[in-house]
Amino acid sequence: MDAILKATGLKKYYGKGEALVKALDGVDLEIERGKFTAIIGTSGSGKSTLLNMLGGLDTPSEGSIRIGDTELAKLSSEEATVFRRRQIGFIFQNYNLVPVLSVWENIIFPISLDGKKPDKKFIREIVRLLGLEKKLDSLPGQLSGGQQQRVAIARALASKPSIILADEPTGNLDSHTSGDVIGLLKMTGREFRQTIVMITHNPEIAEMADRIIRIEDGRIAEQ
Ligand SMILES: Nc1ncnc2c1ncn2[C@@H]1O[C@H](COP(=O)(O)OP(=O)(O)OP(=O)(O)O)[C@@H](O)[C@H]1O
Repeated sequence: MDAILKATGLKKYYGKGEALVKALDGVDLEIERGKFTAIIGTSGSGKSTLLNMLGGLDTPSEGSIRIGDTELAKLSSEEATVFRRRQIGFIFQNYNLVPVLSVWENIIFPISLDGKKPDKKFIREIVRLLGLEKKLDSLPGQLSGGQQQRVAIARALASKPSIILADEPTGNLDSHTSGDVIGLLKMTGREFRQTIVMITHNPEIAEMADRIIRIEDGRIAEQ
């Protein structure tokens, strides 16, 4: 397998003594380049903890994570920030758009933070695929939930990251819109050869992935 992401012996413990929570308790995982993986599991099973570790948003208590040729633990916090911004696109349940910026400004925001020039031709193609052409001057508050999530997807794709990590991207959407949004995510992921790892509670949405991983009590129960 051509693994773009490899986690070995991943553990994350919170608290101490009687309050100890083993959010992740020994996860070994390889994610194949270019594939769409869904992570499912009951509430509190450790899905978000795992995704946050994989994206370098949090550090494991034990174990290692390699993305491409980069060992995350070897990066300083500044290097990790730059690495995340360039290599990973994040999509969250609450969209996390900046309310005072237009749709276009939101989409190019992470690229501007990086002091880079956006590839306007590439971003226009993303905008077209996601059906956002007529909304570029709108503010997020003027859009529906599904439209806001499509903006968040465009933003995640815009910097051409190798990996997209999505935590419950359809958590606030109705089932029809959820299917549409994930269909678009899958299509754009394939178009731009990106690897997608998505957490979902929705079995129908999980079925749209190439592979499903189930987490139970901080461990991988099934794949
Ligand atoms: N910062 C923290 N401090 C203490 N415990 C935490 C912290 N973050 C998560 N936990 C605990 O770790 C466990 C796993 O949480 P996590 O958020 O990863 O679960 P999840 O599977 O994503 O749940 P959900 O589907 O409800 O979002 C839970 O028992 C949670 O209470």
